[in-house]
Amino acid sequence: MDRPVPDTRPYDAFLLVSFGGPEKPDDVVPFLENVTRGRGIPRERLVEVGEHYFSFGGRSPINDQNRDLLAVLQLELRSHGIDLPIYWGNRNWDPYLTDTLAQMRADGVERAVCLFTSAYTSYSGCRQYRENLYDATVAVGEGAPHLDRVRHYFNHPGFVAPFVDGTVGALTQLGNEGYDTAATRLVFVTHSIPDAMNEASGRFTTGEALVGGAAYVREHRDVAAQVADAVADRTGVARAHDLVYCSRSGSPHVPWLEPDVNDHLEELAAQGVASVVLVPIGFVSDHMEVIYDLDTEAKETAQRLGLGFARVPTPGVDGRFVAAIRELILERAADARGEDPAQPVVGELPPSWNVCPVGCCANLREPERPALLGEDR
Ligand SMILES: CC1=C(CCC(=O)O)c2cc3nc(cc4[nH]c(cc5[nH]c(cc1n2)c(C)c5CCC(=O)O)c(CCC(=O)O)c4C)C(CCC(=O)O)=C3C
Ligand SMILES: [Fe+2]
Repeated sequence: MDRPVPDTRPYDAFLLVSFGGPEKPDDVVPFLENVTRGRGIPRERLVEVGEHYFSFGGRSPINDQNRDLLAVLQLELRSHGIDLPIYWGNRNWDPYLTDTLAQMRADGVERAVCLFTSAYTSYSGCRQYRENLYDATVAVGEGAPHLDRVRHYFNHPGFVAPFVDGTVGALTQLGNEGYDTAATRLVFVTHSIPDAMNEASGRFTTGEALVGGAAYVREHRDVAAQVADAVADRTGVARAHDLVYCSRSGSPHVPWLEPDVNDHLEELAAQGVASVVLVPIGFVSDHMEVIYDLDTEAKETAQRLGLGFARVPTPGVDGRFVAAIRELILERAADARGEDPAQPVVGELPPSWNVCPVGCCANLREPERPALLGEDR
């Protein structure tokens, strides 16, 4: 029996938009300069982060992870009869967004749907990508493809499910190592951001009023609670859980989201907790923040404290996440055609917007900087 071919109109291409990372030692410093241009990051922090990259041979895993994701997504789309060309561009390293958009124009792409490798609402995870897409579109000039984006997918079932399985697997591993896993603490981890960036996250204007805000923390709390509940159902044990942060940067005088994961492990050990599962819900793949800040630094902290430690994988190329990307593309296409597609979510929060509302996730340093993919485009 022939299956109906899924309708991707009005899109004629898919664009994966990511962060980018260095691929050899000589790339590290220019990459860090790209990332931190105009962001007020102290020099000592840059030297320290450079060392993280050098300790892994000057190569971040993020580009290879995106190459793998694109290869698997290509198969996923083709096996569902979807013949959409796929492209990839980064904010901070080759292939740069400008080059990718120029290639898309040369290939005759007129309207593409984007997905960012960042699941949550914040300046760093959303508007900053939108600003870079604006700049790239301007750099390409006349004939640059028109772009839309899929909604934030933090609460898409296909993003959350791999964390649930991974947490059950990590508990099994700790059990095999002899820990009493009924008492294991679930420690959900994401990237710290400045408190002010969190306050502005998902905050937007309607008429004269400023509404919303703190979406970054609210979304992570929702996902953490959802994963903890699903793990309780699967294992028959409800465990305490916390949301903590890694990769703090910036000036020490500026408040960022706390507690830091390492400080939190100290606190848990002092309370008599014997083992922890780290669940990196803030990240889409096992890139440098995960393999350095969690697998290297936080793991060392746990070992020093005598805590049993297991880290859950990120969604990466998990089949459910890849299927979720396909579903998000089709959902966004249906919405663009004026239909009213189902928008599956888990947890308490509703599906996020497809088009960012006016002013949302403000750039607190350069409030006037233009961005694509919003009502204020
Ligand atoms: C929320 C968030 C995400 C998740 C959303 C998303 O995925 O986009 C994320 C991802 C990533 N961050 C990454 C790398 C870096 N982030 C930095 C700096 C910063 N990140 C911030 C926030 C976030 N970052 C912030 C508020 C800063 C301070 C400077 C500023 O206000 O803009 C710096 C500079 C050094 C330092 O300051 O630490 C580096 C090198 C990589 C690549 C990893 C690899 O190479 O494998 C990835 C995926
Ligand atoms: Fe970052």
